[in-house]
Amino acid sequence: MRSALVVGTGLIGTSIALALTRRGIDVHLSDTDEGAARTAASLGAGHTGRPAQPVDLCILAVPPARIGAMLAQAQREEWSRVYTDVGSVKALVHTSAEDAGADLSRFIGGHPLAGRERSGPLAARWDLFEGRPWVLTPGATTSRDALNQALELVSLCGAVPVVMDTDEHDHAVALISHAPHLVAALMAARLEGAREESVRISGTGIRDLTRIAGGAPELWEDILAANAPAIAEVLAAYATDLTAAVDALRAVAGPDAEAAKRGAANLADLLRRGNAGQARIPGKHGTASASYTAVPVLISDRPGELARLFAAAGSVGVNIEDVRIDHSPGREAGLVELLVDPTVSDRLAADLAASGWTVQS
Ligand SMILES: NC(=O)C1=CN([C@@H]2O[C@H](COP(=O)(O)OP(=O)(O)OC[C@H]3O[C@@H](n4cnc5c(N)ncnc54)[C@H](O)[C@@H]3O)[C@@H](O)[C@H]2O)C=CC1
Ligand SMILES: O=C(O)C(=O)Cc1ccc(O)cc1
Repeated sequence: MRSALVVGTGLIGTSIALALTRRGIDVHLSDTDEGAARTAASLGAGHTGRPAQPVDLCILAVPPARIGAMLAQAQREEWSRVYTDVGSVKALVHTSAEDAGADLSRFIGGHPLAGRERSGPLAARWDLFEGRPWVLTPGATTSRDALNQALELVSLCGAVPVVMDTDEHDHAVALISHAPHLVAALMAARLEGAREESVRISGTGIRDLTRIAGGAPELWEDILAANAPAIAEVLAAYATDLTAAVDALRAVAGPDAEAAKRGAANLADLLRRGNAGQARIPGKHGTASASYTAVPVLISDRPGELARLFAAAGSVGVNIEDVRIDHSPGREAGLVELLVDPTVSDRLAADLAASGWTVQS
């Protein structure tokens, strides 16, 4: 790939454009909001305006409901040789593109499973897709050229390609992204009218669970509407479990000793299933997060402290696989969890403590 056109220079489009530009691709940027395209260009993501000649690959990074019609228009005006998109739903993109009269042989659906709860070019990062899955949904007529260009795009962004069909994709993301987004919104919505005294003592648990609820409502309305039946199915299963949990809690607090025992057993079973499901979520580069051990270190909030900690771990030959950081507002210190291979965690903790770091047990 030598040239690309990114249409929609928000979070995802600009992140892709930054990754491609770093790898020497000539990237054109286009957005109905000219300010967004100019901002992306000023970040070094490419240059604004449509190309005079068709590019090798055009990436449609606009909200899902717009993609089908935009593909048909782009093909009529020959913006590119082949096309892909990044929409969070796939069946709707394929059917709306077909309805709009697009040539599906020159298109392959795509969806990088990486993102943030912020929108717009200023939230973009060139390494957003590093090590993340990137689903491709080739159809019956997808050309080899379209597939190859998309595979090259995924590789240039440092992501890992996963081929799926559109329905399989939409059911999977209902379970791992869309229904969780709604539940995060439900939990966060409960805080809107809550007493300040209650919200003030919130810890990292509720913050972790509700982080994605900060996403742009307009985009999420679009995503939820486009994958509604699959999301409703997952929510209905949650509802069954929730009802069972409510019954169990009431029984535990009730006067019937036998019912209380059954309720406690049901709650224990739900918690165990939760552990088992959580352990299946892949961490960095697709490995199970549970396979790392966390070494918790308290650091002061001074600039450069984190870099000093990483250097200290590096100097004793330990590879940091992942990192979690908790900065408590109003506190001078933050807790950093270094996730490392379990066989080196004790040695790392001892070496860091010996060189003056506060390692928590
Ligand atoms: N936000 C996330 O974490 C992720 C989003 N996606 C998908 O990526 C796509 C873009 O989402 P974000 O970058 O988050 O949104 P965003 O809101 O940051 O950017 C979207 C951009 O598209 C532009 N746009 C809208 N209609 C347009 C049109 N007709 N022509 C040209 N530009 C147009 C907007 O002005 C905006 O700059 C969506 O399809 C979304 O489903 C995929 C993975 C993660
Ligand atoms: O913020 C996060 O961690 C996300 O996982 C965001 C996200 C949002 C939408 C997608 O289609 C894919 C990923």
